[in-house]
Amino acid sequence: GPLPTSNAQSTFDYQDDGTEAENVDDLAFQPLPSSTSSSTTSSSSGGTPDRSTSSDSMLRIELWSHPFQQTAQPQEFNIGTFSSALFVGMIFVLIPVSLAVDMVYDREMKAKNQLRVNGLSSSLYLSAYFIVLSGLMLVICAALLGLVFLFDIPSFRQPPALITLGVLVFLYSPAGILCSTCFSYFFDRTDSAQSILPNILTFVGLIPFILVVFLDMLGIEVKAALALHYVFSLINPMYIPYATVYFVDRVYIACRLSSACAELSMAHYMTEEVIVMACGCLLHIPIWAFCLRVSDVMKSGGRMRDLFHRSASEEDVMTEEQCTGEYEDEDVRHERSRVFRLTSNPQQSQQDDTTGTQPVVLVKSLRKEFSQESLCGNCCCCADDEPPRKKISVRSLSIAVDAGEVLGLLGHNGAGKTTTMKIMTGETAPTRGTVRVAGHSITINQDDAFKTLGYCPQHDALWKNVTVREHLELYARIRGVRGKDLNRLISTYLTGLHINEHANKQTQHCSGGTRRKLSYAMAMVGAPKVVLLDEPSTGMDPKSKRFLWDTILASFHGKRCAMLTTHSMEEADALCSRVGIMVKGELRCLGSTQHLKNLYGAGYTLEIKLKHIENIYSETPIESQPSSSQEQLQLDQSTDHIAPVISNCIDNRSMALRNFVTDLFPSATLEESFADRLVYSVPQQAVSSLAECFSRLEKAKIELDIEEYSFSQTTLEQVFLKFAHYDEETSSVQ
Ligand SMILES: Nc1ncnc2c1ncn2[C@@H]1O[C@H](COP(=O)(O)OP(=O)(O)OP(=O)(O)O)[C@@H](O)[C@H]1O
Repeated sequence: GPLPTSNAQSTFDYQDDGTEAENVDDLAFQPLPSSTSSSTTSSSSGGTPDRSTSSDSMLRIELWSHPFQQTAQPQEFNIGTFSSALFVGMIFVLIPVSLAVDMVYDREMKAKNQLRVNGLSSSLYLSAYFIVLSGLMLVICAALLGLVFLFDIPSFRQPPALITLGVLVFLYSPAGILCSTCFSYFFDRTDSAQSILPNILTFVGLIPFILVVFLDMLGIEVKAALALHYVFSLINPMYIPYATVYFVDRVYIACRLSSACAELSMAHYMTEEVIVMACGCLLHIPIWAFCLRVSDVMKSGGRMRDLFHRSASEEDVMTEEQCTGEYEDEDVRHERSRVFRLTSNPQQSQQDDTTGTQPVVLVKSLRKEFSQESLCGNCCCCADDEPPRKKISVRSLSIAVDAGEVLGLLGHNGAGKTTTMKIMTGETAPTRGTVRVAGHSITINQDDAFKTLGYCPQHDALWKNVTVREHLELYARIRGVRGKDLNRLISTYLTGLHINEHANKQTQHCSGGTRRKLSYAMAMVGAPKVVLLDEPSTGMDPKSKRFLWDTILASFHGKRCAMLTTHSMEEADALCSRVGIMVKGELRCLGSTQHLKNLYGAGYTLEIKLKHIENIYSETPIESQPSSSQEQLQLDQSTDHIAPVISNCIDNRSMALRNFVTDLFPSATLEESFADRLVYSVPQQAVSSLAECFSRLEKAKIELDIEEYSFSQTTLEQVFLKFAHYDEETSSVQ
């Protein structure tokens, strides 16, 4: 029969005729060596109770209220049990914690988000992690139990004790993993998680355990101890490893000290405490799995209600008029109207739309504000009386990307390009607005939206101890590439990007350029429908950049499309069918590069550089140059006097040049004048014949001492710089 537990303060009633009352179990106990109870105990040998009788009609037998009270050396027993529970329990607490820290690393280097955006759903990621960690933990725990067995610890020598311990550890493992993983969501950096999390969770389990043991040892507070044991077992998984060792050990000690049982069976270990712990473990699994899901959603910027109302409608965005930007141009306004039309009545507007197809990406009234805290890094950097400051990173961005299109987002540092991409990839929650990818909302239907997405982030999200090839294999497999295609595809990217020789290197040993190439290949492999490329060519050599451009140009046809941010105007000019320039979070202009050049460029740019006076001087015949130091000295003295003359000469040459340009292009405006260099912008209509322009410039080159000149169409860079100037102007106004 089961051993009565100390906490239960088990009492058994015997009839004076020696027959046991109805509620008496078949027990096997010796008389207690010392007891607070005055009652007589029954003794037994071989597991049969020796039922004592007394003169009382009802003999109250208090078997043992606590082992502490049964031994001549109580401290020895308690310290032994307590310390073994402490150390073994601590190990069992630390195993899941150290495994869970890995997830912080995944979040810190954005690998988790990268996997999610590239099609691996959060639940699949968490389930895979949970299975792997639980498997690992079980192996480690099995090894530990083996060690316990090998060390021949008396209380765990018996198979029933080991089995009970094993079963409880087996049940605790998933609960421990889930709980530690949940706590790991408080950390964003692996270092802090590694140093703080084990301490927190050790104490979270240890403090309740000490409390229970303390009350338990007192003997008089056993009911309170049992009650607390119930509570902690049911709410705190980290308490269970300590309690497991303690209560399993105690069964043995109780048996040995009281000499109550010759051999312990499984039934002896089925004490109330053990059963509560087993139930607690089973209860913790769904509870902590739910907490983990909530933590994950909240950490990725989601909302609690998204977890429950999957079919909820998207948050209402502002009206079209409310979203109008302060400085936006006609094209941006037109694009906004198109987005609002497409979202309010998709079928009708699809027919009306010039492209005739539904855009693959629809961004509607996207806005992102960062709070004061995130700007300051702490909440104490601003005075109390100051109103809360907000940084608006993206202002009511509405944009549609059609199939077959590569849309470029340009802007100076801090313009809001990366924030836009981060919202689109679910890394940051929008303050307002909606994003739809391939018809799926990224807030409501995120998993479906991300199945169509490939993302090359600005900062490489790579595991340092995984090889280049393994990264590519993983992402290709996530996108459903199998068999021979897998190797062929990987080889194409490795060869094209010239990283074949690094294929089997861990990424921690790769150069920045190689890692960048790998990030790009990871976004493209498996041909996702929509690819977001955040400055993909940064750090690449020209040859690899060429491959990148070629693959982009070849890839986005038919139903596929891409969004690209870059600081290279050359790249935007070469790859993008449309370009939008963002300034301070606001989309200022949108259109094809030629359209923007026509609209914002000055038509042509004339850049002229005059010869230096010294160069003219050095071109004078050799016989007229000074031959001796005496002559040089005389010349130096004479140049002092002729300095004003030279300055006069420069002014005259410059004036002559300006007159020439005004004569050639009357409507030209001088943009820059520095030393001998003049830059003019020439309106398109001022040029009637390019041939005539060039012939007159060639003539002037000789007559006006022009060293070199260039006459070119306005570049995208010049358009971009124009917007940068606007930015400076608005900053100074603000
Ligand atoms: N987590 C954050 N907390 C506070 N402000 C932020 C945060 N992330 C971005 N910002 C601010 O939002 C603005 C836009 O940043 P973003 O990274 O989107 O610019 P960007 O156009 O991508 O610049 P770059 O070309 O340098 O990558 C910046 O002023 C930045 O300081």
